[in-house]
Amino acid sequence: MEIRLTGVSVTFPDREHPALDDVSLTVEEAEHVVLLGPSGSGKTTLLRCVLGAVKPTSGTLTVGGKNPAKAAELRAIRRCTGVVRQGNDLVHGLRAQTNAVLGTSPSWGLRDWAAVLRGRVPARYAERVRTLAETQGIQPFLKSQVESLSGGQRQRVALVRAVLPEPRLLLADEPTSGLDPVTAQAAVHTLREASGVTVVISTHDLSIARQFPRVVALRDGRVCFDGPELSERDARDIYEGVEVGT
Ligand SMILES: Nc1ncnc2c1ncn2[C@@H]1O[C@H](COP(=O)(O)OP(=O)(O)OP(=O)(O)O)[C@@H](O)[C@H]1O
Repeated sequence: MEIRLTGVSVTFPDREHPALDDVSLTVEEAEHVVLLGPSGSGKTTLLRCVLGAVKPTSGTLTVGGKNPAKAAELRAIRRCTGVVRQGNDLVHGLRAQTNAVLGTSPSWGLRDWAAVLRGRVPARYAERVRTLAETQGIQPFLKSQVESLSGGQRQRVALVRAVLPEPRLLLADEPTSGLDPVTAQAAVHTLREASGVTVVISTHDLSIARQFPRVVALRDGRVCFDGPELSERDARDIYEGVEVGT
């Protein structure tokens, strides 16, 4: 799904400076983009705008041609979108594998509900859950209650939940935070494997950013870099506040 922002600004109440400041950006259908930038630069705000959780103060934003600020259009966007949130939002009291299949619930029939209510994975998702869980290294924990998992293990369950329904758009806010280098790499692999899917992730990890074909960097709510290759100098400029490319 294409994401198109035109002159988008967001100023939160009681804030002097905008969180997003006149951002114009197009992410093409099936493009994989990483958002980079210092803490507080506006990455999460941008992702939340795409999800309709924050409304632009000015400017226009469309996702697959739909306006996420309108409830009916937002529902259509959310139906095709997988999300991995910072800190994630798994349902406590349920097994990891039950959480992993929750994103597919709109298409459940009676048999699927019956399986889920018994804590099992519906048969038609079993193979893919197993494959994804193996890639993410969470196979041994699938039957555990999510609250007994570590932060990194929960993060990986959230990633499986996001990709399992085969969404057209995948948004991930720091999906590798809290993961060790090997599991972080597995998470990136799963996201990069989503061919034909529009993928936008935010990260602070330059080695992860460099694995994506396009890097968009924000600083003080503005786009300060947009390109395919991030040099050491560009990275330093983004984080040290120097004008990129000067
Ligand atoms: N709900 C809110 N109310 C007021 N200010 C907010 C709100 N959400 C974000 N902000 C402010 O907007 C700015 C951008 O925040 P945002 O979370 O988008 O940054 P970020 O780049 O994702 O940071 P990080 O890398 O630390 O997650 C910050 O100054 C933040 O304090």
